[in-house]
Amino acid sequence: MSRSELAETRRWVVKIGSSLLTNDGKGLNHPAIAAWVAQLSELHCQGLELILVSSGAVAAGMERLGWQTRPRALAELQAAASIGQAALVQVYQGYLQTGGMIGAQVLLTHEDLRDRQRYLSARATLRTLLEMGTLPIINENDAVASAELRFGDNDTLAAMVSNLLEADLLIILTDQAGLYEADPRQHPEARLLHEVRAGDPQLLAMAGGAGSKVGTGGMRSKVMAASRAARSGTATIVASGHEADVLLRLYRGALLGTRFQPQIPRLAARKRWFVGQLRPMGTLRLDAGAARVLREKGSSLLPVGVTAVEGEFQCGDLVSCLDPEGQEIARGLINFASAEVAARLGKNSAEITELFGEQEAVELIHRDNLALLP
Ligand SMILES: Nc1ncnc2c1ncn2[C@@H]1O[C@H](COP(=O)(O)OP(=O)(O)O)[C@@H](O)[C@H]1O
Ligand SMILES: N[C@@H](CCC(=O)OP(=O)(O)O)C(=O)O
Repeated sequence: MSRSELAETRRWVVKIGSSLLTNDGKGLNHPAIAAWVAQLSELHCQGLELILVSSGAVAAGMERLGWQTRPRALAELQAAASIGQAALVQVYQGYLQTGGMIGAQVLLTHEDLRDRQRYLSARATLRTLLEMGTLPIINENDAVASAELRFGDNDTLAAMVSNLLEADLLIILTDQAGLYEADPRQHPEARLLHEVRAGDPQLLAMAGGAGSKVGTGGMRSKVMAASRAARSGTATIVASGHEADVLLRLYRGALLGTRFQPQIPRLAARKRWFVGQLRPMGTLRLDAGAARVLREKGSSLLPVGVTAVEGEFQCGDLVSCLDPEGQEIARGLINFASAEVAARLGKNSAEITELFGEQEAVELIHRDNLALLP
């Protein structure tokens, strides 16, 4: 059995856990990091958009400080993370340069993804970094995250980043080959599961907590992260980072790790997710013909069927579409800023080409980005 369709995917979030990054809690595992970065560079050359969620700040900080045991006091952990985060990114950057890639550090807190303005700002920055061909390297902003509002484990953070960027795939690399029917540290006979349904409640019962001294969430947080990622239609694979060339082999369709498949089709999940997450930044008024083809055929929205635009928005924002009676019939992610929409109102494709030259996208909202409301 293969997973050859993975080569068709476009955007991956790859999470590397503490259990892998550190030599049993004693500093960073440099050769392993070099090998993962080499794979990321290779995948980047294949045209994949990649986001790295990396743990390891506390461990790297402890190494720099010469600390042998993980501190208990939160302030000391935060201080170690601050020192270690700088070291961590330095290490990544060194190896990325070899592959000709540029890394970009992004530290996030819960608040950043809960507050709408900050959420949109993080999304815009990350999208820009991807457009620029860089590798965002994300970690929790440990220095400021308060005890109650921590992601804690980076599995949850990686799932939320997958939602934020509507990734096709979340890969969680850890120190086990995937999800076993029971914790393999306690039950060496337990079988590895290859394909499961994200959100299946039985999976949580199989997954235990962290098995290592340095890991935080254990398999439980990975199972929960997979169901969270599935909300935006993202599939998750939990696999071993010890496996040679694991990322490249997954890309080529090798049957490694456990794949958690979302239960509703990707496109439908993604639409449901952005309609639930984003607030419309503007309104388009459609003529009767455009309203009909949207409703009946699920077509893309062309400028020729739009009679008015309201509000100020940017390319990629959510806008709502009203029929001539003022009834909201759809919401979608727009391809143009409001001023550009205004300049295109009511015009057919030939008129638009004449005015603006050949366009990358003629439709205001592509049907894949258009969710019809019930
Ligand atoms: N059913 C299970 N299948 C695989 N691993 C499990 C399971 N239940 C618990 N675990 C434990 O989860 C650990 C991985 O989680 P964790 O230590 O938090 O790693 P990471 O730092 O990569 O997030 C494994 O070492 C393993 O002992
Ligand atoms: N933000 C922390 C990582 C938290 C953590 O250990 O998460 P995980 O890799 O999911 O077990 C750090 O960089 O040390």
